[in-house]
Amino acid sequence: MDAKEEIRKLTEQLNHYAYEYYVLDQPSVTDADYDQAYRRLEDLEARYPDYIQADSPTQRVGDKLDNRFEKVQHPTPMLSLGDVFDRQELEDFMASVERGLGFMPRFVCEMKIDGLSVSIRYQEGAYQGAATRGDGTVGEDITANVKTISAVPMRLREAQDLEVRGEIYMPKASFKQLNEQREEAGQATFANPRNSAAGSVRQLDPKVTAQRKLNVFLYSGVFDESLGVSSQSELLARLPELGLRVNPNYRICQTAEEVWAYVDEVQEKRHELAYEIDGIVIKVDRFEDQEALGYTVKAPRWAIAYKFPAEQAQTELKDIEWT
Ligand SMILES: NC(=O)c1c(N)nc(OC2CCCC2)nc1O[C@@H]1CCC[C@@H]1O
Repeated sequence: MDAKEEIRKLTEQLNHYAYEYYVLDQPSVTDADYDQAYRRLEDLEARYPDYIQADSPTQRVGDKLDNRFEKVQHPTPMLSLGDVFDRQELEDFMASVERGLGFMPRFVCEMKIDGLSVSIRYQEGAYQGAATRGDGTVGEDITANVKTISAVPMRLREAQDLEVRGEIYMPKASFKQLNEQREEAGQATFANPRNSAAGSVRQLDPKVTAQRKLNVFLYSGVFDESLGVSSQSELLARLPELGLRVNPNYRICQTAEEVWAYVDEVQEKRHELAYEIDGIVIKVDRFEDQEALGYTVKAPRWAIAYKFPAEQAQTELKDIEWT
């Protein structure tokens, strides 16, 4: 096999390993095997730079931006969510949906990831760029920084044109490690994983972002009927087929009791999760039911965020200002 062929095969193989690891959560090789193949690719690319592929995993970290992030217009606004804080309010939401539709629809419940919203665009399957939510209409271009997140594919498994949206987050373990490093270096530590994720994707230098071990869960998007989905639950099953990472802990719920069962289970296992969540998002499942309900000025009438009670912050003795 000549160098060009080997570079193409190694690129494809490494991207497939990343898909197994990040999207299927079922790696077929060890990290050592991955690293060995990655080093082999780096070595070949150094000797034959003309054969480097656009979606090579070695090409994810670009150069430092000079001054600031460009603004990006979201053709389809990135909505916010109404919040509810107790079971009565959540049942009121479900009752308002039933009144709006004339029947009680199927719902999908998802974990509410405590990160920052991102929009990622693909053209014929190739990564085009990424932007923050901003005010919902105008965000900041973070294309170079999102490119450093290994869970974000540079090429979809199908040549689709679509915009996909989700949450970039910093896993709890990465957050702990980062703050330990910063404390060691006498730097200010981050207050929580959400702030450190936001700070990490808004770095002008992608090399810094690349070191922050960020991850992503995708949950919505802008697409046409060629994607072949007609509900939120079908979308959440379809995105992984394209190579896009979805949080698997979602559940279809037909009644308020089923929603409570999910809320109780998630509240129970929240502390075991590798990432922070601050509630549950309950959405009407079928897109035609969502459209029938429509939107308020800034949020859908077909979705709500049920926020967990704020954790009683365990103020550590060292944090108490002794007067
Ligand atoms: N943080 C989340 O995990 C999450 C989610 N699982 N699902 C949605 O659905 C969107 C789609 C239409 C309106 C809200 N939004 C989420 O977070 C958003 C980001 C900005 C406002 C919400 O927090």
